[in-house]
Parts: sequence; C-alpha cells; structure tokens
Amino acid sequence: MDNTALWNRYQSHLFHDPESGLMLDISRMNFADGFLASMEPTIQKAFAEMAELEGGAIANPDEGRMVGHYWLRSPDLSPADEIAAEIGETVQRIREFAAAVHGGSIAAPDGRPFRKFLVVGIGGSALGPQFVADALGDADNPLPPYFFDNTDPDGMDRVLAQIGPGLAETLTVVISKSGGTKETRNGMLEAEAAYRRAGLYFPRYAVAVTGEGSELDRVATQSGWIARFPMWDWVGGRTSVTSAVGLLPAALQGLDIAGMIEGARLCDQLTRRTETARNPAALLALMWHHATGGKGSRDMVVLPYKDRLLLFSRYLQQLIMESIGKELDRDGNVVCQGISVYGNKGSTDQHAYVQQLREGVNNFFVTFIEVLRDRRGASLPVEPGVTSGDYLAGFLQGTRTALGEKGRESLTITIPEVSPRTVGMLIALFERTVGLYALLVNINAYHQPGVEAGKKAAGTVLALQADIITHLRGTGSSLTADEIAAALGCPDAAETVFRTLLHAAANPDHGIGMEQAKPLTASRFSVQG
Ligand SMILES: O=P(O)(O)OC[C@H]1O[C@](O)(CO)[C@@H](O)[C@@H]1O
Repeated sequence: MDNTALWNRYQSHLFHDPESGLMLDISRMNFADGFLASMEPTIQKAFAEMAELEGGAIANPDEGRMVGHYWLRSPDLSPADEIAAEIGETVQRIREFAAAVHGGSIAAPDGRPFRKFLVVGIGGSALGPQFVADALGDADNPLPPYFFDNTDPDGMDRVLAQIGPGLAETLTVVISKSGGTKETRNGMLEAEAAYRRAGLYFPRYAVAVTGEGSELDRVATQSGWIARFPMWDWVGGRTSVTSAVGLLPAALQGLDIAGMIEGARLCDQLTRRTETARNPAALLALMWHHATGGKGSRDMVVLPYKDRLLLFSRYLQQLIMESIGKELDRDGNVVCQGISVYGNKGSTDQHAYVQQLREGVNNFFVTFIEVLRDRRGASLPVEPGVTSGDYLAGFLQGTRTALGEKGRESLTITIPEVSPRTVGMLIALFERTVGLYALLVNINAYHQPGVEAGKKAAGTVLALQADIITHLRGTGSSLTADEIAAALGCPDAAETVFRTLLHAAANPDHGIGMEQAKPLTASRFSVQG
C-alpha cells in the first residue's frame, strides 16, 4: 500500500474521543476490507453478553460469581443497593484513612508519622498497584511505596535494606483477595519478623486488604491491625486495581484516586457503545481476533514510548494471559486459547529485540502506546529545533513505519499525557477488551483453573521435603536421593528428592550437607552436626 492509501486507511479507521483525547489507530493491522462487517454479528452478541455481565449475571459460572469490576467506577450500575453502598463507603474510608496517615493522626505507636509504605501481595494484588505507583509516582509523594511481590528471601532483604531504619515509619499493607496465598503469607511473616527485630510491634503498623473471613482477615482481626479494607468475591484479582487493592496504595502514595476512577468510568462509557467503530475496546478485541486468528497464533508486543508506562506490559501480561489462556472453552471443548504478551518500552527496546520484530519470525503484532505530552514544561533542544521528546515520538513513528514496510502489524493507542485519568482509561480499556475478546472466542475470562496445578505440586514438594529431612535425621547416615526415595516408599520421586536436597544443602536452614559425587545425581546427603 502506498502512503496515500495508508493515509486514507488511517483516516477511515481512526478512533478519537474528543473528551478524553484517547485515540486508537488500527490502520496498520492488515485486516481485509470485509473483516469488520463479517465479525459484526459476533461482536454484537458479545456486547449483549457484556451487558448481562454488567447487569449482575453469573458470568463466572465455575466459581458461581458475578463479575463486577465495572461497578467500582459506576456503583449506580451495580445490581444491588448494598453493593453500591459498599463501594462508596470503601472509597470514602480509603480517602479518610490516607488523609489521616498524611496528617499524622494515624501514626506509628511512638507517634512518628508514617513516611513510607510497604505493599505485600502478588499477581493481581501487586501488579496493578505497582503499575499505578510507577506510572503516576513522583519524588515528592508523601509516602513512597515499596513492594514484596514474591517469596524470594533475598528479594525481601533487598527491599528491607532500602527501607533501612525507616521501618519504624513504614506502614505495611498486606493485600490478598483470598487471604491464603502462600507467597503473600510468607511476605507478611518476613515483614513481621523484620519489625520484631527492630523492636516494633507489627500489628500497629499493619493494614489488610482482603476478603471478609479469609485467613488474612482473621489474622488482622485477632492481632488488632490498624485497619482492614474489603475485597469482594465479585472483583477478580487481575481486575482489582480500581478496588481497595489499587486505590488504597495509590491514596497512601498521594495519588489522585478520583482522577483514576473518573478515567476508568469515562472509558467504560466509551466501551459500552454498541456501535463497533465508536467502541475502542471492540476495535481492539477484533484486531486481536484478526491478528491471532482467534486462536492466539501471534504474540502481543506492548511498546509504550514512555518510561512511566514501563510496567504496563507486566500488568497486561497477567490481565490478558490469566484471563484468556484457557484449556477449555465455555462449552468444555479443548481449545488451549491464549495470547502471549510481552514488552518493555520504546525506544529502549529498539536497541534490544526490535531487530527480530522487523526481520525475524513474524509471530506477533505490536501495540504501541503513544503519549503526546513529553514532560511538564518545555524541553531542551538537543539539536537545533529538536528535543529529546521529538526523538522519542520520531522513533515511535519510525518503528511503526519500518515494521509496516515488512508486513508486520501494529496498533497504536494515543493518550494526551500520563495522568490519573489516562491511567484509569488504559486500565479500563484493556479490561473491557479482554472481556469482549473472551466472548468472541467463547472463553470464561474470570477463572484461573490452571494456576492451582502448580500450587498443588509445590505443596507436594514441601510435604516431601519434611519427610526427607525427618528420614535423614532418623538414619543419621549419608544417603543418595534414590536411597531416600526408596526408603520413603516413593522410588519414582527420586528426582524431586534430589532437587529438594540440592536446594536444602545450599542453605543453612535445615543443616543438610552434601558430598558431591560423579555423576552429581549420585551425591550423598546427610544431616550435619
Ligand atoms: O489476591 P490473592 O488471593 O492473594 O491472589 C493473588 C493472585 O493469585 C492468583 O489467584 C493466581 O494464583 C491470581 O489470580 C491473583 O491475582
């Protein structure tokens, strides 16, 4: 296609919302002229199902749950008055709590005001808060955030070292919808131990965001934590950033949560439209369908040309892959659906993997995210009449063109600036896109049955570890993995025994020693001392 034809295609397909400035360009996706018309009945069906979902239908039948993240921005649309009231009360409590922390009326037990906060959570209970914190945070925020988002001891040590003596002025927010996630439980215990080492009483520094009656809720209640905020079963973890999960950390950081909610609400309005060409989420979902054949046959590369949006791809990775990546469709057919998502930021990635995007295997489509405003205020000319921001914008256009020349597809989302409102819009845009795409391909986007398998298997490993160590202690001699597995009556678990002992011997916690042999798998293990 020559430049004039591309310009015409750009003009005829460009979505623009004058109120928010949101733009979506699908012209560089190579869909055929009749594609949108051919998909119209399917997308209309998806709109109708989406309206039912928003009306309170059980849209997650496997878990018997409603799907209500859209109500968080428009409580009046929720199907019950109590739900609307709870949403409103929670936002109000979050505002008051953050104001009291900032004003010093909620303070550390010795009266010192809180000056930092630590979020302990994982998956949907960390990725949204991390994305928002990084996108909107500034050096002068009243409370800078820190995160434990894993059960990696060294990772937690590093964060604690960054906090340093400031732990005495650090509020800890433990977030878990289920309240039983082991990584988060471990993070909480490690945080508690750090406070204890510093002579501080953890419950007076701790706040929980969790489902009522969960394990975490019980701990927080029984130990008298400062506060508890709710997480409802009708909000999924990966769509929880506009609930207390995302709003409490954002408010503590001093960010404008009203702006975020408003942005999401505005985008929800746009994406509720049933005129496809005027609904940016529908256009995106249809482009995902076109690009991947409705089967995930291509990966989505997310390329925001803005440092503040660096974590968006990580956030989207969970939102999209945990929602769409399913073995079965809603009728029980094996479909192994999904869309793989990766990305970092431009122009940085042009010096990393964009080489392959242009010339290598063509198994992807790019989602560029363009931010029109470079910075607050004017910029330095780095060359006569050219700023660093001009370069960033030029590199985006250049890469888009260079990919197009080689038949590589891309979408471009444009926002006027990175602000609470546009961050809310981006979040809502992709939440709706995932929901619509899932309906197009007949997937339940709101459960995650596959995650359980890994958790169960880890539980088996940890139970076996306890048996191995007890056995080694009991025999007092040095044994190979094969010998231990046979003695425990599970000879087929020798590999797990070996790998477990390799890890145990690398750490002082269990007193396990290793006499290396050749081959390594014939090494002998014993309890030391
Ligand atoms: O908030 P929770 O219950 O701790 O769960 C954390 C994450 O774990 C998952 O359930 C996957 O295990 C995600 O869906 C969720 O966001």
